[in-house]
Amino acid sequence: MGMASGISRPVTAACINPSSCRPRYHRPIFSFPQPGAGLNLQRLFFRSFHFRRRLPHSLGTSSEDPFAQRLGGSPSEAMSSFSSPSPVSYSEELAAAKKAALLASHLCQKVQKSIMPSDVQSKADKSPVTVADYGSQALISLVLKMELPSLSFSLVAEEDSVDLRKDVAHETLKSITKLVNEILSASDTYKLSLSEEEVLDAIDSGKSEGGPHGRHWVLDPIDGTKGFLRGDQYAIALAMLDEGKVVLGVLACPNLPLFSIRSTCDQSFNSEIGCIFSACLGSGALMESLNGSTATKVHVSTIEAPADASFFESFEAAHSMHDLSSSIAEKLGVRAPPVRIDSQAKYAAMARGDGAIYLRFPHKGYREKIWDHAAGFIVVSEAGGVVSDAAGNELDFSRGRHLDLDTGIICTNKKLMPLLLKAVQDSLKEKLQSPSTH
Ligand SMILES: Nc1ncnc2c1ncn2[C@@H]1O[C@H](COP(=O)(O)O)[C@@H](OP(=O)(O)O)[C@H]1O
Ligand SMILES: [Mg+2]
Repeated sequence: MGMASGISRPVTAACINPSSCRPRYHRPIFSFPQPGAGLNLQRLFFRSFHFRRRLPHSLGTSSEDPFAQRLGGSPSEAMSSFSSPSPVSYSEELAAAKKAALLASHLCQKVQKSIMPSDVQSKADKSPVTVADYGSQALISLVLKMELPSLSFSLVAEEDSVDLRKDVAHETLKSITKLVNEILSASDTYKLSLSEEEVLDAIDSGKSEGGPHGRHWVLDPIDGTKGFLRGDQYAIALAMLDEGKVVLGVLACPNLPLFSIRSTCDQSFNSEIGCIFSACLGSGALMESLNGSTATKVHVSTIEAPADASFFESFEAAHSMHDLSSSIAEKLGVRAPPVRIDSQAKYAAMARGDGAIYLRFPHKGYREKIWDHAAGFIVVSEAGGVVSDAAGNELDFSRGRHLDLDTGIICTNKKLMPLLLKAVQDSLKEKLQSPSTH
């Protein structure tokens, strides 16, 4: 058909894979937080018994304060103009989330560099899980608790420790514990060493059911484990829900080039890899390099003509129906081949305009998990994009660990969304009517 048969073959991880384009680890892409930037256990003990006063939003820095920006004045001017309650600030939570995701990125990079068959297991649903998935989850849960001590901590995360508690997994548990402790001790910030039992407990603090009330962290410690194992794209995806809404998100993408992923092979052969995207409700989306460059604001593509658009989809055909995406692309008149990469790195690349459309259509029966979309959702939304289900409804993250959808997820800019929705509806109708689906 037009698009698929068309212009060129899909752009896949084989092209985008940093290992195939350039030396993958050509320079250190991580810098640890400065000593003293975090907490030691003594401080943690102190802080856990002293509730911190939450700063009103308008006391944040003016550059990241939409409240002040809207008024065109300084934060204090903004404060004095309003006597109504200030919007809630999530700046401390966002800073903690970034710290946690950075440390987890470092752990994942270390594992990906020299992964061994013994580092990989198969879960009950046959999907792979590695020591890095477990280590990343343990580390993030621990750092969030240390940075934000409070009486309530709720984490909805992908992994649990059931398989690790079996006798046969003891060597694996030892490796994970060693990894986590190595990262912690190299950080200069968290001077502690965990026992195996503490690592298991940290992993298991991700069992929350989430829901419409209160605050819940949402974590995919490695999104795109299959990509991670191939040496391709993956992401550490961390978000926070407040009263059922995603209010902040961080996407660390250790293999994503700092420049457009689509130009990696052509122009930016030596471009640095490793980005971290972050977003807070109402404050826009930012990108910085994992080695700590200045943050820059990102925006989704402003393309209005579908013919000029390109689209992202899963690398794995088992995760999304490539035939359906290509039918949608053909209806829209998209000429570029699909860009197939793993993980929420797709949302990250969308957020900075590397492509204009992201299509995800799981096969029948698959239930989407909130950790596969929460961070990507807020990063793209704050970058000016729209994420919806295939009927145009907003995603609802308040219903527990799953998103209740039965079609798919689509994402683009505001201008293209009506056209995209129409093409999606038409293609889905055709698919339903096609003899092969009966
Ligand atoms: N049959 C399926 N259909 C759709 N998504 C699936 C799937 N099996 C696994 N996934 C999810 O797809 C995620 C990867 O997304 P992508 O295809 O965009 O790379 C996986 O995340 P994990 O790697 O964290 O398990 C997993 O949650
Ligand atoms: Mg995962």
